[in-house]
Amino acid sequence: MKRDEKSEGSSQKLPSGAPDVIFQNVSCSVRASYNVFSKKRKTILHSVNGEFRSGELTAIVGPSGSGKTTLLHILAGYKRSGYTGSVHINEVDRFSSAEKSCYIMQDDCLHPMLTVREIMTVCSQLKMGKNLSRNAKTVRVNKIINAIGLESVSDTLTGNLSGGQRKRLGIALELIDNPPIMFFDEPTSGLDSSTTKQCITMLRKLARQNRAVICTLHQPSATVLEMFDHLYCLSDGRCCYSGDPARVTEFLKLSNLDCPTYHNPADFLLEVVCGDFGDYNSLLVSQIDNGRMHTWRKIMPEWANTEDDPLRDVGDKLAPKEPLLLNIEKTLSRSNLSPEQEYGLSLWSQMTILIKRCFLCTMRDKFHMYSRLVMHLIIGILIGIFFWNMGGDAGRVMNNFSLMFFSALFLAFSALQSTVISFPLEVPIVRKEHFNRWYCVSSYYLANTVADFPIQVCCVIFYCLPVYWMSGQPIEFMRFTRFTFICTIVSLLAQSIGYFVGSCMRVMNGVIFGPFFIMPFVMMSGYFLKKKDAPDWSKPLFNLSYLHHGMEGLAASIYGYARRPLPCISEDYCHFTSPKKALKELDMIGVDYSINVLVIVGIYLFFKCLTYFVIAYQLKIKR
Ligand SMILES: Nc1ncnc2c1ncn2[C@@H]1O[C@H](COP(=O)(O)OP(=O)(O)OP(=O)(O)O)[C@@H](O)[C@H]1O
Repeated sequence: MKRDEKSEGSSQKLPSGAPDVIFQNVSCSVRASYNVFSKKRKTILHSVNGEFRSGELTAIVGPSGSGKTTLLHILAGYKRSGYTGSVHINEVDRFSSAEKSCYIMQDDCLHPMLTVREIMTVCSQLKMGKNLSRNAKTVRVNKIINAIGLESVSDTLTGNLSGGQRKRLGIALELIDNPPIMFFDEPTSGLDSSTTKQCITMLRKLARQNRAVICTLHQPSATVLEMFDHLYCLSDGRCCYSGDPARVTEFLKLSNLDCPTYHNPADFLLEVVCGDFGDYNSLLVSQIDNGRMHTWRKIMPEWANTEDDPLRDVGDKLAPKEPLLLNIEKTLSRSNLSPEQEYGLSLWSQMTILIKRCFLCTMRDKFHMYSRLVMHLIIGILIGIFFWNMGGDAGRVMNNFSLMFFSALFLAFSALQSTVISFPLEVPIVRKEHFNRWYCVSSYYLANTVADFPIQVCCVIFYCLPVYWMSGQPIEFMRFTRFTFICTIVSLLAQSIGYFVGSCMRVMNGVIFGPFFIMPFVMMSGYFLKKKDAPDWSKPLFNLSYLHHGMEGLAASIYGYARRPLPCISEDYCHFTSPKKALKELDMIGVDYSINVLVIVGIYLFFKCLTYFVIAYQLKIKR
């Protein structure tokens, strides 16, 4: 159904091509109880309807828990399942529409280690891809930075920006590809009244450039409210008002509700829907036909798409002086991409940009990077001191096995725990960027894997160098390389398990469950309990223990490859002068180093793939 046929009260036409968001009979319910035996469901939205038009600034208001965020998530496409009803953009289903929208969440989700200009540049490279030349992208980034009033902080790290600047940066990032529909979840939360006005002024200007700008708001002041073109009020999952903010009082009067003079109409409306004056909700819902009625809508005046907006100076005192010069330019907008063409760049190009960004963030976060390296070096030196010169002594063979076991365990544990803690912190940023079509999951995942690889390898080398040399292992390049290689793949495997755990659960649960992925494998490492002595049923499990293969690989590197008999230095009699005998003691005679490597790499790839699917599921489906 076309807007003009539907709208009873508004007859003006917006320029063609500008998208409207139209939703009908949207209902959403969730499980009311997490008791496994209870099938009770709670309805958050009850068949709500509405029309959010381009060129208009819409505020979704309502008491806490009324369903504002849920509705916004559904309209923005952030919630893809678990609701019924239809959401159309210009008569095309929301998910089939070529009109791209963006969703700016309440939490800014910015990489704290990038400057405003850097993050804008990365975003423009990812979003605009080959649509623009390098110079044109720089011009566009500068234009948006100036227009949004961030030029004075363009070289400041985003982690050091004020709340208002962070909000503006969040908007600036999404403006790069000029989305025709913009959703904001509480864009003014945490801002003072003057910054709130600046922010709403900016959103109003964006709307005036033929965008549909829709935001949820908490208790807007009367001044802020009059800057909106459309007020959509929800109460208990139903629409209680949809229309011109200036006509709220008139609307409520129909139900004999008189807004006291000098009272903020929005406050009065919220007080009414909260039941402060009795139960008027059903009456209001039927009066507005649960959002279907458009007679209360504002008739957009002639100045609506010009610079003559009488409210354009409200909040401008501290706001950007220049008007936003971001009119919809079809050639620069991604609206002309087909729905299948989700991204502006190929996977490979996205990956290259993301790897550079990851490197930059890692290099900037010097404390984190150096602490990882120094921690491995210090532990390596400490172990070297404790196991000083034991590697070449036949009387200290069992101690040397302890050193190998400790090395594998330490490297696995440190890689796993640091990832379990750090990865979940990155997920909200990735979720926001992926949702707003900066990049696909695969390019992020591959870039993340590649970017952290050199640091992790350096950490292992920083550990292995002092340990190997100080503990007196044979100074042979081949043995050192094999020893370090096994240590590296064990730590990379543990890191990949860390990503898996971090992607599945919150930090706190990850810290609890993390050791679960190490300790059973410790038992099956062959160090405490030899495989030959283990119960028959458990023997196949030893083949799956990466620590068992790690131990075998380390033992083979040190005592395998026809190592000469060991001198007996610290004892009068040494049982293990023959390296073969030493290997036999741990049931590791005849182990094949390459099999160990293959198994560890296989388990590593298994966890990498598993994590990819979990992340893809989390980002795409479980919203
Ligand atoms: N996944 C969920 N499981 C259970 N209840 C949910 C879920 N999502 C939302 N709810 C419930 O649905 C109701 C509406 O939530 P929503 O976040 O949409 O409200 P809101 O109007 O945005 O509230 P606020 O203004 O406080 O942010 C709340 O009562 C909330 O507890």
